Amino acid sequence: MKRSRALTIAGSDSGGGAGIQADLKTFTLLGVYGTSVITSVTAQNTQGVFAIHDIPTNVIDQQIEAVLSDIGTDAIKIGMLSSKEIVKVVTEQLKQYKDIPIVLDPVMVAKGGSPLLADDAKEEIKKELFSLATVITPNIPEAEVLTKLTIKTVEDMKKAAEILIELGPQAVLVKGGHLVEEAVDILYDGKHWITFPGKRINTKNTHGTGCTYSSAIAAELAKGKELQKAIKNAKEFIQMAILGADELNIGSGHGPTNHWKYLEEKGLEAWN
Ligand SMILES: Nc1ncnc2c1ncn2[C@@H]1O[C@H](COP(=O)(O)OP(=O)(O)OP(=O)(O)O)[C@@H](O)[C@H]1O
Ligand SMILES: Cc1ncc(COP(=O)(O)O)c(N)n1
Repeated sequence: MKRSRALTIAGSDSGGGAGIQADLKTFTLLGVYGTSVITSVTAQNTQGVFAIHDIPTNVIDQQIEAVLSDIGTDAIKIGMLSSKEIVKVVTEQLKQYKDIPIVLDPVMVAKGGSPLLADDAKEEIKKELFSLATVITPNIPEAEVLTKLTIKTVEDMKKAAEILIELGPQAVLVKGGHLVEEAVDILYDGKHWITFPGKRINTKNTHGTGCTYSSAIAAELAKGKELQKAIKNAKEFIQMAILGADELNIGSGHGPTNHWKYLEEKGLEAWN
């Protein structure tokens, strides 16, 4: 059976819950052939981040070249880009592939509070990379840094989306995982507002939710779904993964979500 392809450009999480590892699991469980470009290697587990080693930019460049010149891809997910130099090399490469949908997760800080992105890289991402994205997926703290707003309500999330759309992405998805009540996400394309509601699940095991969600959106886009439908399916995927997280019970800190849950519930329909 022919499979759609998705590429993740992100950091490695040795604990397997976030980053490249979460992305490849998500691609596989959604029936998509995954490739990867590793930007940084982190020594990480459910308790925190203990070391970060950035991959030399020429090696990042060659990984992108190796994947796209031979295998190709139907969608790209971008996660951790820790330095300005890494943002530059990724931007330069992706400028050549304007027809491929790009989901850009502007990862800034790990669950435990460790920074994953240098300050000058934030400006570079805003200035150079946002305009290449089909959709950007900031969480509330990221949207606050990017817009300098304080975000406490859905109305505040909408104000942030209005500012972020001006930076050039085709759409902005502000994720409400950090809201107090509902885990609602808001999509804005400059004209239309779409709300993706989600019940808040009470668990400490949410390591990698943002990575898993953005790679699920990329997988669904790779299969040819429209953005709205891709997000709807990805939201269902992440909700189930969070719901099943306590069953996995990995590590003693913030454990990973349960990537298998969606396939378990949906059967092979998950691959369509
Ligand atoms: N406790 C929860 N219950 C239900 N849904 C949640 C919960 N936490 C996050 N989500 C959902 O998970 C998705 C990822 O959102 P979140 O805001 O957690 O991203 P993130 O903070 O970037 O993740 P990460 O911290 O892993 O990088 C969103 O759809 C969000 O609404
Ligand atoms: C390599 C890498 N990329 C992204 C995250 C963010 O995920 P989380 O906020 O759940 O820790 C992470 N921890 N590690």
